[in-house]
Amino acid sequence: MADIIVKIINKSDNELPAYATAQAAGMDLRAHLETAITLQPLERTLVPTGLFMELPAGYEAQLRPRSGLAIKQGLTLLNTPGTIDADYRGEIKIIMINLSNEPQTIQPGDRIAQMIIAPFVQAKMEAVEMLTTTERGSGGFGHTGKS
Ligand SMILES: O=c1ccn([C@H]2C[C@H](O)[C@@H](COP(=O)(O)OP(=O)(O)OP(=O)(O)O)O2)c(=O)[nH]1
Ligand SMILES: [Mg+2]
Repeated sequence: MADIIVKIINKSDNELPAYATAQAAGMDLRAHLETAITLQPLERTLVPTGLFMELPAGYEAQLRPRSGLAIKQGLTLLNTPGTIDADYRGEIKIIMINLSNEPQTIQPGDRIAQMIIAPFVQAKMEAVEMLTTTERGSGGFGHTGKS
């Protein structure tokens, strides 16, 4: 795999994000908190990470939920996948929501999300009067059936 360098400033006491296994797609991100926070059912909040990044041009970071938190506690990311732009220099923050029917607590240093670094393309938009015809046409949203 190519070496992709991401510059990072860590203003938290947490360790730098890292891949946990040889082929892990995501690096876990930890909550940068002084005290624990509790989310009531359906409550959402912005959780700081203490991380500031500079991605190479042509790359984005995607913030995604952790499946364990989702299944065990109903904690997930409201805007998943969150998008970190290559030109963003602010703190990375995570929009957590409690989709369970009980209060859920996030402790300082908890791994609350995972981050995937991915390439993207920027497209040019070309305004036209007509689009080409296809077999699908405008069929969608279950048009091809279930099986
Ligand atoms: O979960 C997220 C999503 C975004 N961001 C930061 C990085 C991103 O580059 C910037 C803008 O995100 P987005 O484009 O999703 O938000 P917006 O509501 O469109 O704001 P803006 O008008 O600033 O683009 O906010 C985060 O820290 N966490
Ligand atoms: Mg935006």
